[in-house]
Amino acid sequence: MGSYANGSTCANDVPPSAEEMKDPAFPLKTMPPHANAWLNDMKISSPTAIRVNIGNPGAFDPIYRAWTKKYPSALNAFEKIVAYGKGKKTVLFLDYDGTLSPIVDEPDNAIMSDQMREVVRNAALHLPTAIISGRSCDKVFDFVKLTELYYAGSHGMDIMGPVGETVSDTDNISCMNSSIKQDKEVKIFQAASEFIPMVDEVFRLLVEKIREIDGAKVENNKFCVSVHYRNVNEKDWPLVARCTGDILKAYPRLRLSHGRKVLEVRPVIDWNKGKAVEFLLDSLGLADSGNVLPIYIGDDRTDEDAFKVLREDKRGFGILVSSVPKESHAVYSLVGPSEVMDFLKKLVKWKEEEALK
Ligand SMILES: O=P(O)(O)OC[C@H]1O[C@H](O[C@H]2O[C@H](CO)[C@@H](O)[C@H](O)[C@H]2O)[C@H](O)[C@@H](O)[C@@H]1O
Repeated sequence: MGSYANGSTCANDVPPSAEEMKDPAFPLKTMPPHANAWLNDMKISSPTAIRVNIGNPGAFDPIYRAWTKKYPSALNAFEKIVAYGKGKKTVLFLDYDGTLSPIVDEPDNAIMSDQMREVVRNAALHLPTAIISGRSCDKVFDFVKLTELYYAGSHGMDIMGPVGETVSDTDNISCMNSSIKQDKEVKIFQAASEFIPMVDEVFRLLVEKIREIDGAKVENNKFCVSVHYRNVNEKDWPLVARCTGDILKAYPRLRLSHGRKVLEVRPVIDWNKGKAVEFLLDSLGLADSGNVLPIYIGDDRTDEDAFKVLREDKRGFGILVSSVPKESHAVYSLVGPSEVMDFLKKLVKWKEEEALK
């Protein structure tokens, strides 16, 4: 066991010399190559916020304004979006953190406002609606508390639907059609049940290892584990990467992806939010892209898999929620959750007007 410049005790193959430890860049220099790459990604996924005037995004910042030429505001392009959806069944996929609730320092406090809940409930009355989150199904259900929706937790690896809804089985997946959660939701799919004990074990090891890094937090999302570094001093980010890497070395069947100031440990399986979107569309009999318009709204790198599926097949539209310019597979953009709410309200109003015609 070696120790780091700040006194943390993450495992290290060769004990550092006293001279090495004096170097402020010491933790970074001693990181294995993959952990260095992660650190780079940690920095890339944490861009400095640009001041955006909500209500008139881009008013302050010319770079943001230029970016919205490539990813136009879904509010400004609303007529174009619904013109494309005319006569089609619209299906709504919503990410949770940063999309329906604002990003906050403490993950357990990412509460959804009652107003947003009402808007999402209303949307679900008019269109099939699913929430696709990195959180566990149970956790996201506890925040959202709506029984009218589909929930795909753990990045789509755990899918629940409203009671009374039927979905068809598909190949190579394990479907669990009759496990009722709180008499309200039914488990319809789990992509990687055999990983649960392993993920649990890694969660416990990470909690133990990360506890010495001030501000770091580990969250168990059932099929994945989130290692949060939002509240960690940037000088200690290399330690977070290193400690996580040290543990993952012994688990080749787990891999890492990046979110907003979070490292996501997940099974090495060919499953992601994009696959979950395809699964739900197929299962609900809505895979015919000629008659269906799927819209996916999300803010994170893990949402890109879903944006990609919709863009590649010209099936529908991805809408990226971001107040900073980012490259994306989405087609449109919204600045933050309050614009998401405005967009959903408009969508419901449009559906109501359509129904009267
Ligand atoms: O797919 P999502 O629903 O967006 O979930 C992705 C991760 O979201 C949560 O973390 C993020 O939001 C937190 C609360 O605002 C914030 O503190 C954190 O920095 C963000 O990364 C959640 O806690 C993670 O488990 C999810 O994987």
